Amino acid sequence: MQIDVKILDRRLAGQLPSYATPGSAGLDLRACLEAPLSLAPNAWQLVPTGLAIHLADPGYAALILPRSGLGHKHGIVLGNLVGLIDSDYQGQLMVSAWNRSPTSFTIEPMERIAQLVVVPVVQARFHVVDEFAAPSERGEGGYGSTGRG
Ligand SMILES: O=c1ccn([C@H]2C[C@H](O)[C@@H](COP(=O)(O)OP(=O)(O)OP(=O)(O)O)O2)c(=O)[nH]1
Ligand SMILES: [Mg+2]
Repeated sequence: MQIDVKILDRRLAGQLPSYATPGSAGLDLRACLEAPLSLAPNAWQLVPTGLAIHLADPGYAALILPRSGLGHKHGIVLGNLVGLIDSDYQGQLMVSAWNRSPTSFTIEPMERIAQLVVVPVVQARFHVVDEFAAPSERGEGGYGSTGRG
């Protein structure tokens, strides 16, 4: 599919996000910072990506997810855990970078800090009922009802 994109930071002109391999699901987003950003332990900061996208079709959304290496090795994840980009959002994509580690981490300008995944979405309607039409095997069981492990 094709997505309209606005390049808000000229440093991205030659390096739009792209799929790193033919099977990649995520497009890496870069930290469009003027200077290195030091994140103290447990600090978080909104980081601009220099890009705005307009998915336009309500049948799509995009998710901002952590990069696994940064998250696992350095504790750089997202302050909102997952970023959800609505199909009608036209503003700059922002990354809430959260250092959940006990050591400071410095994000360098234009470093790849998170990834964007475009996903299909179903917008549901609610149909109010008193009872569900067919009982299911699970019924109201949840929260470990099937046992642990
Ligand atoms: O990590 C994120 C999360 C959201 N957004 C943008 C796109 C999204 O469409 C918009 C609103 O996000 P969301 O609905 O999650 O936030 P909200 O707190 O409910 O704000 P709003 O009242 O504007 O919907 O903010 C980002 O740029 N980065
Ligand atoms: Mg919202």
